[in-house]
Amino acid sequence: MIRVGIVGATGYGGAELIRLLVGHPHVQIANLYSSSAEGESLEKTFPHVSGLGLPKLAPIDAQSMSKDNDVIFLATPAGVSADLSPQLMKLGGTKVIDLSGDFRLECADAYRSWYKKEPAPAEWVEKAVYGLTEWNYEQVAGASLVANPGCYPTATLLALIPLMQKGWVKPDSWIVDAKSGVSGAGRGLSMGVHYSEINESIHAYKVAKHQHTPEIEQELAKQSGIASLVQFTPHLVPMTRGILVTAYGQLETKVTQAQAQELFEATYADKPFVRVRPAGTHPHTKEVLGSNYCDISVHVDERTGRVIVLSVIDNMVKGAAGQAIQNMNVMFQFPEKAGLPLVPVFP
Ligand SMILES: NC(=O)C1=CN([C@@H]2O[C@H](COP(=O)(O)OP(=O)(O)OC[C@H]3O[C@@H](n4cnc5c(N)ncnc54)[C@H](OP(=O)(O)O)[C@@H]3O)[C@@H](O)[C@H]2O)C=CC1
Ligand SMILES: CC(=O)N[C@@H](CCC(=O)OP(=O)(O)O)C(=O)O
Repeated sequence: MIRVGIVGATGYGGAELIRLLVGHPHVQIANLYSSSAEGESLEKTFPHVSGLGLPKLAPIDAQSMSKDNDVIFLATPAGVSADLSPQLMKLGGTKVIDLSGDFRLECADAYRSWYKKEPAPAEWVEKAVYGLTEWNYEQVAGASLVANPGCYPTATLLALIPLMQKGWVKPDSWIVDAKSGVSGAGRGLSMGVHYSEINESIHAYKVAKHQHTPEIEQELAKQSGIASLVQFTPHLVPMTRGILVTAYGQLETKVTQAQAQELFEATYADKPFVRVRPAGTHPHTKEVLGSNYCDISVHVDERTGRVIVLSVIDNMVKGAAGQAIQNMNVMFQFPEKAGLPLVPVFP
């Protein structure tokens, strides 16, 4: 059994980590940390975790954290990990999996410009491994610091990488239309997540300005060797969980539906959490709810010469806590599926 610590346990990502880790056969939730509720029981914030015997919320202190845990998940807002993770790394003794965007972007100026914050020290950004498990398995296995991918990039990259590796799509043609449930915005209250303003309504946000755009472009270029330009537009939809990505690319060469289908099926045949759906089908967010799956279907439109890829995830699981646990499993040589539910909640 390894000892796990969670920072940001009073938030949605932290709560989801607890939900999944309580049933994990190889871990013990040893410590929960809070910057605002130290000494309290988490049940006060989240009655749904009552009776699990969880530790009380402890103060954030790098010295003791590095001694008391084998791995620490940071489910904290951007900027926190940039400061805390280098301290933990220098002290040694624990691995870190960061759910925020602090170690995802390799270019410091890109981080400054998209996140409007000061980046983490370059030496630690260089050492961090981007935890898209399906594509970086070996690097994750040897990592001490993992940058868990953003929710939209997870759904987008799993859909786009196979096609870009083949060079089948014009790299400046990608249009990624994405829709997310409201839990993606975290637990904090703001006008943007006010029930009476988002219910029975849908809207785009951060058009041409979303911080996941450079993350998608960076990782697509690294995996395919081709620099792509991605037009990414996120939308908020009135549901709690789920992301649907609809990605459109202009085909560079003639590709048939059968070839595209075969490509995706072959690429993900041995990946336990990517399910390629049969041709002509349309995955629903509800079909991955509560699970670590990314379900994908690929459609070639011979009339327009475009390929359309549909990709769904649960933003809290494959988009955050589930993928973080998948990464932990790989880092500690546990079975990749350990502790991760294999049947979604349906209906
Ligand atoms: N929700 C989602 O679907 C996804 C979220 N993410 C990322 O994961 C991270 C966590 O997101 P989420 O759980 O949704 O956010 P929440 O807002 O729900 O929770 C964040 C938690 O961070 C803690 N926190 C806030 N400020 C500080 C601070 N200065 N120092 C230490 N801890 C702090 C708070 O806990 P306390 O007050 O107890 O310290 C808070 O509960 C974010 O970076 C987010 O962008 C990534 C992918 C998907
Ligand atoms: C619906 C919603 O608001 N979603 C969030 C996803 C945040 C996130 O995952 O943030 P980082 O990956 O940058 O840490 C957003 O669009 O900002």
